[in-house]
Amino acid sequence: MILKKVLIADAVDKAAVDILLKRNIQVDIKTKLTNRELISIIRDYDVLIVRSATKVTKEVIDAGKNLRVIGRAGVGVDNIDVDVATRNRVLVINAPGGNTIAAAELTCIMILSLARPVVAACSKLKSGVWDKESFKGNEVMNKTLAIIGLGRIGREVARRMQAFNMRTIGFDPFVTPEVARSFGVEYMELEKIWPLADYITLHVPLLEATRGLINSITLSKCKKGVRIINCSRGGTINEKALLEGLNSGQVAGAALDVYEEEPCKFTELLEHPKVVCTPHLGASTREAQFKVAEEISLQILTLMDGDSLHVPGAVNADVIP
Ligand SMILES: O=C(O)[C@H](O)COP(=O)(O)O
Repeated sequence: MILKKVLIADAVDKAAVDILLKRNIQVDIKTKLTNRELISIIRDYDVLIVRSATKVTKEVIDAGKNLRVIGRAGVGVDNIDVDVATRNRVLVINAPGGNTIAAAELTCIMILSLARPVVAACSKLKSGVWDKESFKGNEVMNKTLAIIGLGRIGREVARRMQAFNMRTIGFDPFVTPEVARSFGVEYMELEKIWPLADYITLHVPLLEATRGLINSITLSKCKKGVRIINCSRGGTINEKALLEGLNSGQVAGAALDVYEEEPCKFTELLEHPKVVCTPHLGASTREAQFKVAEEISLQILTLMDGDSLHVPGAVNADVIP
């Protein structure tokens, strides 16, 4: 594949530029473009690299008359219209492994921050109040953690939380009970999971099958006082139902990194005293950003070398010539 001009449209680590420049590829960095601005310039590029902020819509792809590759420096491609890309013979690639550990570690922090109210206690102390009474937490030892989605990230979460002596149960339609057992997870169908879990963490992509997976019905099947963690994709939780659950006491806490709409404007949820929230920081470590930038740019070089069999992040591989 001949690829000469790359547009980086989101905040991608410099490693990507360094790798591409070594092969004399022209790299332009233009972040925070509006959709209209992106549409007006995309025709000049063979490759577009994004994270999750830029929405690569049908209009953008149609305007990209010379576009051959869209690279996602990260995992989720739900900000890219992959169907239209496929129809237009534009290859979509992602960096499937680079931010696994960052996302798994943030999830563990979220679980622990629901068990021990560190965030609330810290803000109170910073506001000048020494309050030792209001922040009694819980131990996670011997509690049950349900992991929905047993892919790369779900497995790393399981291994880490087992070190805290949590019982780990889980479900994934693409994983067998034997495989789940190999990393210490007791495999169960969702209907069995809901009433057992003290904590539920989601590690699924946003698909029609996972949209609103946590909703008023599934929450009503859970133990009273369940805690919900989401560092996967917004939209997998029905936020209105979650808020109702928090208000009724059915849900004892929620730790959210991703939202139905980003940036999230659902202030009632964000400001809820039982909610710990971060602005989609799952992949935001120096190490992860270096790795995804390196992973995506090396795949671009591999495509240039015609070695398409070694492009692990090809999302619509049938487009590869
Ligand atoms: O899908 C991903 O890779 C993560 O959600 C990270 O998204 P980001 O690159 O926009 O931080």
